[in-house]
Parts: sequence; structure tokens; C-alpha cells
Amino acid sequence: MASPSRSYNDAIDALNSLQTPFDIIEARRKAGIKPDAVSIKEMRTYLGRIGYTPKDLDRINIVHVAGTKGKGSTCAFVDSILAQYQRTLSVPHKTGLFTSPHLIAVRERIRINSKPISEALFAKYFFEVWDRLEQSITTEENTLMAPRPIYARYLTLMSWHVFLQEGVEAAVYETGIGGEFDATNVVERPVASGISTLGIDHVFALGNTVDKIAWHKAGIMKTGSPAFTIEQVPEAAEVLKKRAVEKEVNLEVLEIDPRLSAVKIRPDAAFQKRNASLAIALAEAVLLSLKITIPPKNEPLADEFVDGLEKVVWRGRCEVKPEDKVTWHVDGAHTSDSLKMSAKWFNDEISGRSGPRIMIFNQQGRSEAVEFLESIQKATKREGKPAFDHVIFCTNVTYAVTGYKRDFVNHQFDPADIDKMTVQHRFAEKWSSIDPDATVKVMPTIEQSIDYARQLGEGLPEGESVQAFITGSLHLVGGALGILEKADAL
Ligand SMILES: Nc1ncnc2c1ncn2[C@@H]1O[C@H](COP(=O)(O)OP(=O)(O)OP(=O)(O)O)[C@@H](O)[C@H]1O
Ligand SMILES: [Mg+2]
Ligand SMILES: [Mg+2]
Repeated sequence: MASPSRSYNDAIDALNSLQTPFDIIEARRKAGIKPDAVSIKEMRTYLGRIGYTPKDLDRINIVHVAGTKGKGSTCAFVDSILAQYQRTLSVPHKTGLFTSPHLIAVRERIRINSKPISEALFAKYFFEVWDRLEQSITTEENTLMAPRPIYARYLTLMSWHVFLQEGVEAAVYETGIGGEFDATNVVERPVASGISTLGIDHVFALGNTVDKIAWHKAGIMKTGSPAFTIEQVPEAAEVLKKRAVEKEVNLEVLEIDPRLSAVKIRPDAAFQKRNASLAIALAEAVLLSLKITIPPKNEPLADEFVDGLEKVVWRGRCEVKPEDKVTWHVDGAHTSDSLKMSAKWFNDEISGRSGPRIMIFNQQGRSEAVEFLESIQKATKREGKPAFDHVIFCTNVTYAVTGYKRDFVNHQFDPADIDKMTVQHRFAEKWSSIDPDATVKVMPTIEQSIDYARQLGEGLPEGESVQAFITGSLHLVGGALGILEKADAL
């Protein structure tokens, strides 16, 4: 057990103190300072300071995944397949999963045997890393670096410590931003690298065209380790191929795996089948390295693969939650391409259903999201009616009374903007211009937005329910799931 002064909440408060404040982010942005090779060098130093070398990471057999969209889903598929092998063969004995961002609680970013590590374990390892870093500064000459890495990097560092201490035999790693300079890229000999769908996101750090972004993501391919990707737009495919040649990596470009025709992939959409195809290849590579025999590619998938793919739980992505008078469609998409997918998914789901349509949307601190609204409107538009009868733009503040949960405190946004709901008013203005018959509202909290949707459901005739779509931000979706389930949805 963690001591009273070193509880999970203390750990989260300490972690939050490692967030880069909004004004510093702004200053860096203005000065054009971006992540570069120094980030990796520093991560290696921190790893050394907590007592490990990159070679130690080979022990946890890392599968490394980068991409603009589908990283988390692909990682969850791989993890779920490995869980099935653990059930039937007891190998791998322990699995690790490192993903970002979190939906409900920080600790869900670090999982063992598919479950977020407990609060007690999180606190224990968090403070072990904290103390090791503290002690090492006095013993080392190089004090130019900050004593501790920033938020996401700290969690990456901590995940290695957790997985090594816990004896994890196979660990699936999602990159945070990009690949080449991402904290996770300290790994030198992954069991396999996978690159999911590439598109536009994190433009400031990675560049504003898909080829520049592809260059970063390709940085996770390592000489001596197999690499896989799926069909990409030509500019991205070309860069990946070129970098694979430079690194002498055999990059395999996967079609949608024909064996998936016997598997119920949810949602039944091409993008998810691409994620699943990538996951199959990555899981095969891990199993091979663990000396587990798998059926050859021209035979049907082993039951463990089928079950793993069908039973995967990846919350807050394409999730449907029916309630008495509201059917909630919850998806944390937050980039241009994924919001298009997401809106199409919602539209397909509700086809033929009657009842008012409502969208609850937010994307904090990203003004470019105004443009994303158009693609949502295009994918959902109707003849003679607004795409949505009601559209609500709210902040990511969960509750009207208690505000944010600790796990969602975010110093990276301008607090004045949240108070004034600046971005929400801009979204509202935009939506009113593209879907003029919709009732558009701005609300300060997720809770109030959900109440509004529920009120619309009251008094609807038998057989009708509100068709609600919650999207735009994983934080919004996590908060919403917490309210809908009256508890942490972990
Ligand atoms: N291959 C894909 N192409 C486009 N959109 C996708 C793809 N896979 C998933 N999505 C959409 O993106 C959302 C997020 O998926 P996922 O968590 O797998 O992505 P991610 O790459 O981990 O994203 P991030 O870490 O930036 O939130 C899903 O809910 C879905 O709407
Ligand atoms: Mg992302
Ligand atoms: Mg993710």
C-alpha cells in the first residue's frame, strides 16, 4: 500500500505538476521549438537514471505502433489476442499495454494483463521513479536537464519500470506524438513495428503535409525488426517505403486480411479491418518470438485470434449505449479523417431510426477543429431537415458542481478561454452557418449537455428515442461515460 502522503491522488497531483503550462507551450510555439533528437537523448538519460539501459527493454518484447489514427485500436487488438493465448497456453505469462491519451483515469495508460494497474501499484511505481530521478541528479554531472521529464514522457518512463519490475513478457506500445522523437522510441529492438493509418494531426510538431508526418511515424521502424503497415495515401506510402530502404527494414504493406471474413469486427467498417489486419501481423510476430506455433497464413485464424479480435474492449471508440429514451453513440475521434469516419459510423448506425438527433461536441484548444465541423455536417446531412436537430458545444468540464476530476486537470489550455467558452462559441457560430435549421447551444459542462439530451427524450412517443452523438474529444467522451454509468467506466 502507498503511504497516506503518497496515494494515487498524490501521484496524479505530482504528475500534473509535470504538465507544460499553457504560456510556455505558447512561447515555444512562437519560437518554433519542436521535439527533436534531443528528446530521445534525454529519455535515454532518464532511463539510465532510474537504473536501466535500452537493452533492458528487450526483455519486455515490445510491439511498437505509430500512426495518425487507429494506433490505440490496433494496440488493443494485439493485447486482446495475446490475452487469449495467455488463457489457453499461459504464454505470454504477463502482458503489458501502454496507450494514450486516457479516457477515464491516468492509470489506464499502463495496463498489465489488459487491466489498468491498480491505484496502489500506480502510486508505488510512480514514486519509485520520482525518487530515483531525485537521487540521481546529485550524483550526475549533467544537471542541465529538468530533473524529471514532462507528463507523457514521465508516464512512458514509468511504464518501462512497471513492466520490467512486474516481469511482463510482451508489451504493446502506442506512440504519443509522431515516432522518430517520441519518448517511446528509446526502444532499439522491438519485436515488430506497426504503422496505422496516416493523416493530418499534430501539425505544429510533425509538419503540415502527410509526407512530413509519415517521416516522423516511420522513425519507429528499426533495423533488424520486422515492420508492417496497411494501405496508405500515396504520399505517405512513398515516404514509408523510402525510410524502410534507408533503414534496411523489410516493411510489409498489408491488405485487409482475407481471414477476417470469418471474424465479426466491430464496427464493421474498412478502417477497423485495417486496424485488425495490422494487429494480426503484429501479434503473429510476438507469438513467433515467444516460440508459439500459429497456423500458416493460408489457413483460418487460430481461435485465439478470432476471440481476441471479437472480444476486444476499447472503450469510448464507436460505442453504442442504449438508454430508455436516448441512444448514445460515443466516439472520441478528434482529427479531420477520424471525425469523418466517426460521423459516417453514427449515420450508418441510426439509419431508419426515428427521434430527434443531437450532437454534443468539443475540442478544447484546437481552433482548426472549426473546419472539422463541415465534414461532420456533410456526412450526416438530410434532405429538408437539419443534420442534427440540436447541437451542443460544451467544455470538457465534467460536472456543474465539482468541476474536473484530478485525472483531467489540464494546464495546457488557456483557462480564460475555458471560462469564456471562446472555442465553443466559435464552433456554435460555424455550425449555425452550415446547418441553419439546427438549434445550436453552448454549455459549460458535459453534465448539463447530457441532461439537455435526456430532457429531449422525455415525452417522446413509444418507439422513438433521441439519437445522440458525442464526439470530438476523448476527454469529453470519458467524462460523458462517467456520467452515463454514474461511476468510473474503467
Ligand atoms: N484506421 C483508422 N482510420 C481513421 N479513423 C480511425 C481509424 N481507427 C480508428 N479511427 C477513429 O479514430 C478514433 C480513435 O481511434 P484510436 O483510439 O484507435 O486512435 P489513436 O491513433 O490511438 O488516436 P489518439 O491517440 O490520437 O486519440 C476511433 O474512435 C475512430 O473513430
Ligand atoms: Mg493523436
Ligand atoms: Mg491513442
